[in-house]
Amino acid sequence: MATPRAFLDIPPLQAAGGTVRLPGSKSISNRVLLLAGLCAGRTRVLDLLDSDDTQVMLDALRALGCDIETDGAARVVTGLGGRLAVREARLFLGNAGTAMRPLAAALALLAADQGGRFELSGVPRMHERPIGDLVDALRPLGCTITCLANEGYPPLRLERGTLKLDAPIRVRGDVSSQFLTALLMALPLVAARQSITIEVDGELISKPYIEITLALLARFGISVQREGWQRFVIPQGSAYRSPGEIAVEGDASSASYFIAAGAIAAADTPLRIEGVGSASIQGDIRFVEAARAMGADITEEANALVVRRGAWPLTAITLDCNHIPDAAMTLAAMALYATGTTRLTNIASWRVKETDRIAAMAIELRKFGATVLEGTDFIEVTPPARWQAAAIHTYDDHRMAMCASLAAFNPLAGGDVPVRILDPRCVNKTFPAYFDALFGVTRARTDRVPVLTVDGPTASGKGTLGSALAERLGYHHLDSGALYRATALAALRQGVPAGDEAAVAAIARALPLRFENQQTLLAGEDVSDELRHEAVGSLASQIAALPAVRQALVELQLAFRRLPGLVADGRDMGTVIFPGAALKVFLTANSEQRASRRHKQLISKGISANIESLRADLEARDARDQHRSVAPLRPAEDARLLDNSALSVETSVDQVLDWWDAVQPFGSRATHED
Ligand SMILES: Nc1ncnc2c1ncn2[C@@H]1O[C@H](COP(=O)(O)OP(=O)(O)O)[C@@H](O)[C@H]1O
Ligand SMILES: Nc1ccn([C@H]2C[C@H](O)[C@@H](COP(=O)(O)OP(=O)(O)O)O2)c(=O)n1
Repeated sequence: MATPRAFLDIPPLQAAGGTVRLPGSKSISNRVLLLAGLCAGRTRVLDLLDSDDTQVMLDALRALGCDIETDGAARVVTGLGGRLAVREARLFLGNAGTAMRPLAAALALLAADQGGRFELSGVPRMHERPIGDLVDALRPLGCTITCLANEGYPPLRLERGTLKLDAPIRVRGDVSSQFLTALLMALPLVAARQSITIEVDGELISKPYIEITLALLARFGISVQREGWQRFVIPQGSAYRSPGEIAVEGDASSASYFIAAGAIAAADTPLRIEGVGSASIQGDIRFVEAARAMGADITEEANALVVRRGAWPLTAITLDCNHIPDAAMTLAAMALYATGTTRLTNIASWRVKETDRIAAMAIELRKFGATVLEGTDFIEVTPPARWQAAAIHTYDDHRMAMCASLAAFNPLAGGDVPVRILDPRCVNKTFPAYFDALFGVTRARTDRVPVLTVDGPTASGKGTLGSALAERLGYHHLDSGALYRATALAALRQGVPAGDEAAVAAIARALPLRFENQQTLLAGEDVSDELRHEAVGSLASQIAALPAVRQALVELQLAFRRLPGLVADGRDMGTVIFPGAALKVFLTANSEQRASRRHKQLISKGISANIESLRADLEARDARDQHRSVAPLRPAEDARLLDNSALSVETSVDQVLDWWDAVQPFGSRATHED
C-alpha cells in the first residue's frame, strides 16, 4: 500500500492566470443530498462535489436505505419519502459537520416518531466538536438522545420518543448556524399536522448559510416563513417535493483561493474562475467585496469571475467577517501581501471548526515571518519583513492547506522561498483536485521547479524508485528510458533500421507519446508492456547512442519540468538533461541481482526469459551505455551513489527522501506532524 503523502513542497510562484473550474459547493452538495434522501421519489443531482464529506453523506444515505445510482455525471437519489426504511443503523460520519448535524436532527425526529435506534459517530476531532445546542433543542420535542461519551458531543444514540411540537422550538444561534440549518431541514418531516416555529436565542451567526438552507428548502417544496433572523415558521402541511433535477453551484469558499491568487499574481493574464458568479446563492460569494477592498480587480458574470491584480501591494483592511466565516480565512493569507496590518473580527466560530482555526492560523502564518496577534474572536496579520521557508501544519483542515499555499507567491513580495504543506491530502474534504487546479493556473521560474534525478544501469530499479519518489513527493515522473524505447518500437514497426540516424531522429522528434493513468500510449495505443520486451530495450540502447536521436528528445524531456516538481530517471538525467537538479542519485546493483530482478519482472508479465542470457545482455548493454560518445552512462560529479543490491524498494525510497529533505530549506523535522 502506498504510504500517504506526508507533505507537498510548492516552489516559489511568480504569476497566476488562465481558467479554473471549481468543484461543486460542499454546503450545497450535502444539503441537496440530504433533502433528496428525505423526500419522495427520484432526484437527479448534477455537478455534485466528489469529496470526503459528500462521500460520508452518500454512505449514510445508502445505509439508511436510499437508492443512489450514477447516471453519467449525475447522481440519482431515490428518497425515503419521510418513512424510515431501516430502523437501526450505525453511521460513521468522519469529520463532516454538514452530515453530522442535519442527520442527527432528522434521525432524532424519525426515530422518536417511527421507532428506531441510530448511532452517529465520527473521527476523534468530530467528538470534540460541540453539538449540545442541537441536542438541547431536540430533547424538549420528545426526542431521546444519548451522548455516548461526553454530554454535548458526538457520538450520539437516537431512539424512540414521543413528539410534542406545539411550543416554539428554541435553538442557540451564536455558536454555529449548522444547528438551525439542521432543524430547518429536519422539521418538515413532522410538519404534516401542525406548523412548527423555531426561535433563535442570541445573535444568529453565519446568516448566509441559513440563506442557502432556505433557498434549497424552497427548491424542495418547503417555504419557510422568516421573521427577521429570530423566528422561522414551517407551515402546517409542509412536505418535501423533489425538484426532479438540481444542479450544484461551484463552491464559493473554494473560489476564494483563486480570487486571492488573481489579486496577488494575475498581473499579466487574468484568472477566470468558472462555477460561481453574481447569480450565486452562497454567502461566501461576498468574499468578492472583501477581496476588492484589499485591491483585487474582479469582473462578475452570472456564473464566473474574472480576477486581475488591481492595487499592489494589497491594501490592509479591518473587517467584521461574520458574513463570510470560511472564506475569511483566505483574507488572512492575503494579508501577507498587504501594506500594514489586516484585522479580521467576529470570527469566534473559527475556534470550533475542523480545528481551532484562529490559533492554527496564528501559529502557521508566524512561521513565514508574519506578525500575528490573536484574540478570542479576532486575528491581526502584518506581513513578514523577511520571508522564511516554512513547513505548515494543516491540522486535518483543508482550508489551512489551501490558505497556506497562497504564501508561495512570496517572490512577488520580496521573498524567494518554497512552502511545505504537511498532510496535503486534507484538501480531499472539499477540493480533492485543489493542487492540480492551482498548478494549472500558476507559473514559477523554470529553474525554481525542483528536479530530482535517478540515473543508473539497466534493471537497477530506477523506474521503480523514480515512480515511488514521484508519488511520495506529489511530483511528475519522467521515465526517459520509455522515450528511447518508444522511439525504438516505432522504428521497428516502421521498418527503419537502427543505422539510419536521420530517419530514427525524425521518428523521435515527432513521437506521438503520452503518459496517462500508469499507461504509456503511442499514437493512442497502450504499449506499456510491449516497451518492456528485450528486443525493444536492446534496440533502444543502440539508437540511444545516436547523437541526433538524443538531441531530438531533449525538448520533450525538458517539458516534463512542471509545477510542482519532477523526478526524472534514465542514464543522463543528472549529467546532461537536468544538470542543475537539486538532488542526483546514481543507482546501481550488481549484475546478478539485476538479471534476477529483470527475469522476475518479465516472467510476471508473461514474457519468457532466460536468466543467463539476460545477464549477458545487460552487461553488454551497460558496456554500450557507458562507452558511447554522447551522454555516456556515468554518475554526475555531484551525484549520491546508492547500491541497492541488498536494499528493499522501501528502504531505497526512504534513503533518497532523507537526502532530498537534507537539501530543502525547511529543517530536519519538517516532514513530521508534531
Ligand atoms: N531494491 C530495489 N529497488 C528497485 N527495484 C527493485 C529492488 N528490488 C527489486 N526490484 C525490482 O527490480 C525490477 C527492475 O526495476 P526497474 O525499476 O524496472 O529498473 P530500471 O528502471 O532501472 O530498468 C522491478 O521489478 C523491481 O520491482
Ligand atoms: N536517459 C536515458 C534513458 C534511457 N536511455 C537508453 C539506454 C537504455 O538502454 C534504453 C532503455 O532505457 P530504460 O531505462 O527503459 O532501460 P532499462 O529498463 O534500464 O533497461 O534507453 C538513454 O540512453 N538515456
